[in-house]
Amino acid sequence: MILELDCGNSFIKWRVLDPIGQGSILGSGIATEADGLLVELLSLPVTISKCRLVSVRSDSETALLVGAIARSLGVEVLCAAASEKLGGVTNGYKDFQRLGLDRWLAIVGAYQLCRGPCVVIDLGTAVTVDLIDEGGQHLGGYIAPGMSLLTAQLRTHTKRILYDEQEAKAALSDVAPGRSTSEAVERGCLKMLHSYIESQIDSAAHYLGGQPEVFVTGGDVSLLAERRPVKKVPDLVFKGLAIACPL
Ligand SMILES: Nc1ncnc2c1ncn2[C@@H]1O[C@H](COP(=O)(O)OP(=O)(O)OP(=O)(O)O)[C@@H](O)[C@H]1O
Ligand SMILES: CC(C)(CO)[C@@H](O)C(=O)NCCC(=O)O
Ligand SMILES: [K+]
Repeated sequence: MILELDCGNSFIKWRVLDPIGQGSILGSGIATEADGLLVELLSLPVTISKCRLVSVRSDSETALLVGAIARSLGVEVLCAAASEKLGGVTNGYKDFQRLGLDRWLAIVGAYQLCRGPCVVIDLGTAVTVDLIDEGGQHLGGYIAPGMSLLTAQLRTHTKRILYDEQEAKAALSDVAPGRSTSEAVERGCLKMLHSYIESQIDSAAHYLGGQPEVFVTGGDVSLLAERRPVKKVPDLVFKGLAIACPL
């Protein structure tokens, strides 16, 4: 079985694939640190024989994680690396090594799906937006704070903005004017995110010409307002990872 890992700044997303047939998913999860991840992986009722990983964490943190997985599971861990071209896409950064690997793999995964002009939006710790033209040229992109960071900044830099996770979640059931602190903050940041995404999709149409396909991925994909047709692809990074690290 193949173990795939996507190590973001907040969470490690993982899944186990059966390489035979359609590559069905035998298990998946989200972990915050290596110890919890290994406990989960070791309790799986399957034998992992291969592993591929992408990380946007520091080199030292990534090396520790890779070492721990290799030792515990007794497998070689293949890591996605930066490249100038992959899967028909050309990296648009002046220094291609600087482009976040999660962004790169999501871009490559999206282009494989549409083979045409597209926008890739990843709603994670950060909200990233990347533009790819018809020929697979990555035009570059944008990095902005994600929903959790937006609200956390307000909480951190004020004295009287105080509420818990449960209140935060409840507040997001609507975008009507907030009648409590949690509603006011959560809905304010959500509306900011919605307007930002709308404006990014509009400007992408300008840069790419016509109507590009819009792909959305990341842990906060459920926060998206359904104002126009978009393709939600939760495993876009894993799709790119399979291209970067064929097994
Ligand atoms: N089961 C879950 N556990 C934790 N967070 C979740 C879960 N489902 C959705 N989320 C949301 O996903 C967000 C994190 O998204 P994601 O996992 O894509 O981030 P990340 O990969 O760590 O970030 P990045 O790659 O941008 O550094 C959190 O802000 C949280 O609101
Ligand atoms: C932007 C994030 C944090 C999104 O996960 C990641 O892709 C990253 O650390 N990128 C490096 C900086 C860049 O992409 O320009
Ligand atoms: K991510």
